[in-house]
Amino acid sequence: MGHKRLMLLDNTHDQVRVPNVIALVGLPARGKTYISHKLCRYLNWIGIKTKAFNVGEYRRKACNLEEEGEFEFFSPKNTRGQKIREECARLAIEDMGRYLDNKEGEVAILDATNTTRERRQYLVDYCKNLQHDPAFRVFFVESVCDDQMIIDSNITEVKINSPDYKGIMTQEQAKEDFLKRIENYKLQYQPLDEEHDNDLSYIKVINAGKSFFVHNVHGHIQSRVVYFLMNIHLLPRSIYLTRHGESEYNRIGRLGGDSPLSENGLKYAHKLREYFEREDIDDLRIWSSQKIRAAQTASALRDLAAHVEYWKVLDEIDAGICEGLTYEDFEARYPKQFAERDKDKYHYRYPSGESYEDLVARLEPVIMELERQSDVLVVSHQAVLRCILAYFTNKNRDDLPYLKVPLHTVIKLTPKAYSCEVEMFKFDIDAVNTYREKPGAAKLPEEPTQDTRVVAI
Ligand SMILES: O=P(O)(O)OC[C@H]1O[C@@](CO)(OP(=O)(O)O)[C@@H](O)[C@@H]1O
Repeated sequence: MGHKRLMLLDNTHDQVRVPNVIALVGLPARGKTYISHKLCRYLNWIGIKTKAFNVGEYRRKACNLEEEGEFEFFSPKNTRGQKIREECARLAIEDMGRYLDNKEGEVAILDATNTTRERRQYLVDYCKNLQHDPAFRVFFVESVCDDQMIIDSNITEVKINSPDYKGIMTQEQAKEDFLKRIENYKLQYQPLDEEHDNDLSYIKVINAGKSFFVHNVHGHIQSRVVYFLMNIHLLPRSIYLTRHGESEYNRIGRLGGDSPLSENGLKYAHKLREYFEREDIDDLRIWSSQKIRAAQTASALRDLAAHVEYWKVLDEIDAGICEGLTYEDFEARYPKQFAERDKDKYHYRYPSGESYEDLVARLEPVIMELERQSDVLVVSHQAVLRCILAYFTNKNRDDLPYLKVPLHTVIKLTPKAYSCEVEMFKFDIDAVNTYREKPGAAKLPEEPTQDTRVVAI
């Protein structure tokens, strides 16, 4: 009976999952791809399977701009160019429709200019005509920007290095050409407005988040998207992640607990302070877990920071009945549980404790707060920092619980336009290795991304 009830609940849950389309709107160089990448990463991380469809990529596959003559191609008078662009948008929309229709994912992001009402209506009608049950929800995210500084930095940071230009013309020529492209789009641009688009659901993000206009929001996903977009910013900053120094429990291989730092751990706290003295950050915030080992590490830096906060939400994964055991004890006492964890570490929940999946849910407010802030140092633990690192480096659920976050290492994350720069500063202070390889799997690299810079200090 209990089993049946659960099945029923599952089915009901399945049925109410509404596929969502998020369509970007805006002139070129308004950060649409930036928004699309960030949203995609965020939604996947919180467990909502999402894929972005970039119409520019379809267009690049369909034709070579160098041969077409770039400026002519985007002119509204160029019928061939117009036709190719319409065709590419249609293909992307169809792929997106199939993706949602086949339940490959819950959210599809259409990364295109969608600057005309006709194009937006085409998308809305296409979604309606699929007659999917429940119907797709369409949400437009328009990025409006008249701040020339933001537009210029977008053009220099990403556009002139795009495959449209790289190796084809000089940076100056590329910039000039791109500005002409924007002018061409302006000739046809019809921004979303209340008069014409009253029935649509949308948010207008004005000047990279200085202000917003939100209209007709429906459902859980749209409201999460709105909340996320209202918290992100473009200002340059870095996020520093470190585990506490080596603890007494680490030395003897025990999980969890609340032991103080070992002698090596204390040395690390001291060296960490010197590192941050050299970084000389004006308004550094330190967020530490409430575990003794983390608080001891963070307190060595107390007077260097503008704020030090001790957050329970940053405490290590709760290993439930396995708290205080070594991996060997765990395997000997609960062999079935141990094997289950190896089989699916992300979803495995310690009895009376937590799973990595639980941890991601617990850390979502931390991610949101990190998005809002400038420079922050997070002093936490192996499992917690894996979740945070996976968010910034876009890692999937299989890799997340095996990311390498060694002791006595600072991981410096600097968000860039479409990615995140990762630097690992490995301190020359002995520490035990708390990493347990995934049995039978290929060894993961030491670094979270291919272009991680590793520095020994
Ligand atoms: O998920 P696994 O790989 O077991 O790693 C998490 C474990 O790492 C440990 C060390 O073994 O973290 P930490 O020392 O950073 O507090 C344990 O407390 C925790 O249970």
